[in-house]
Amino acid sequence: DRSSRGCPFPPGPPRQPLLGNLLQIPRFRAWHTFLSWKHQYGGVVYAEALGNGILILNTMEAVTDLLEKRASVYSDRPTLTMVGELMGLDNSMPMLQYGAAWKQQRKLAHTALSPEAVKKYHTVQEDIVAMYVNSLLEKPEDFASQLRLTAGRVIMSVTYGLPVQTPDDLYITDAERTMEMIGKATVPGAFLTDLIPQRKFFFKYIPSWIPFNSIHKTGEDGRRRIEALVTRPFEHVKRERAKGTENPSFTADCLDKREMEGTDESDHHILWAAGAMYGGTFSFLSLFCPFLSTYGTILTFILAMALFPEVQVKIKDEITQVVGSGRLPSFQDRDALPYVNATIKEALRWSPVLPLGIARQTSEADFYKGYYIPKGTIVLPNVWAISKDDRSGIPSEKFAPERFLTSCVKDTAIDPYNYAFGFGRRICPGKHLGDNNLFLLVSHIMATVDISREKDHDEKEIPLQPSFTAGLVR
Ligand code: HEM
Repeated sequence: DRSSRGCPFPPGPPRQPLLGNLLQIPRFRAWHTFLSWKHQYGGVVYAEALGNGILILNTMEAVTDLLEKRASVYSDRPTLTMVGELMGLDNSMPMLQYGAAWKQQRKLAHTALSPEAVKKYHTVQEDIVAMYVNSLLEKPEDFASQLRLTAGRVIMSVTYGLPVQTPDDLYITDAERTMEMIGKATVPGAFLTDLIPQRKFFFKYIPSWIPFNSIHKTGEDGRRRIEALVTRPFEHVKRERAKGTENPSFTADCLDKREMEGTDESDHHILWAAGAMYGGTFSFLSLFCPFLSTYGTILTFILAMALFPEVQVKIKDEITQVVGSGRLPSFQDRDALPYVNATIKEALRWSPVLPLGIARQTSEADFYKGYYIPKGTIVLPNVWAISKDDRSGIPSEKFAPERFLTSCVKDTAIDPYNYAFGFGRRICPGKHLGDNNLFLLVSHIMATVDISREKDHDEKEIPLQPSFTAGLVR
């Protein structure tokens, strides 16, 4: 092949004709297979499915070299036929291609979600998390469903300034219903198949009169629901703003900025930039990010506390020493709580919520270390492999915040803030807000309740067998 200048593809498992490695890539928990490929083929692995290249980046070095240093080639997203094109979610930031529309939405998000800007949400976040710990005291058995609602409430208040109490929950349940519908519209677990462009051909061009094919209808229904979903709260902010009664929010900030600078930003951009945070919470591949990643990380933390009681004791000791027991921890205490901060890192590392990050696609052909990477290759940062990090000397299966503390180990583990929130130009714009959520949730939960395994009639602990979801969000 002339365009490859005679360079081979990066190493990878042997391919079958036509199918490539399709049958070797499991539908569920593909990251385990990819990790074993790392041991066999190295940091950069090339596979193929139905003629489409898939590049798996297993090390921090490869991720930095490609996704960060060569951002102009590695910042596109693959197109997802059903949720993207047919349902219209390709208007929303996480799925937009690297180009003018993405840049415009991204700029809005950067300004509105900068470390400085998110400070104005501290109080509302503290109120929402305080409501959560209150619900833990009243109905501990609802810890998971209430946590989901809590993560959703933060997003709703920040994006639209909707009041914390009840009416916004309606928007959350609405989003969840839509999410469920989209979940059903796509083949469960077959995310890699959905990434493979052949399906685009298959889905998009099957004429809708074929009786067993409801794809077009599902796509159309989805598009209508998603548009209604992101338009309703947006119109609400505009109405409140006209009356002068709006709460601070991402959407209000964007509208203010537009007015002040007299730019010609269309409603469409603002609506979808906000939609990436709210509407964007409910799709299939990339869009799980905003509230499911907070929810997933904290569920992981709760599980770890039940499995590793000795860590829990240390967190509680630190909080008692620094904060006392008369009030809840606040953002002002954060710097004085190194063990709590290390625990948050460990929750992001021990079982990453997005084990394969959010997929990218090459916009041009590239060469790396003498290997050829074709244009249109799907690129998966294997966060799962990167997080298996025992360079501190502590085995990576163990939940041990100590691995991040120079006072405890000689070589600290790689800082998960460098990989859990993504990379380069498409790094999570909600990182600071998300991190604030994690701090408040971890510190407030530890300040108020004890987490332990369930006990049987004889007060004996029932062994805990954790299970994880196997989709893209773990
Ligand atoms: C624990 C919390 C969170 C984690 C672990 C997380 C993780 C991630 C990751 C891994 C990506 C992919 C970046 C890449 O392609 O390299 C991402 C993208 C994104 N996240 Fe988050 N996220 C979190 C919270 C949030 C929050 C709270 C928001 C919104 C306020 C948010 C909004 C987004 C958006 C809009 C994108 C797409 C960016 C783009 O494609 O340009 N995330 N996130």
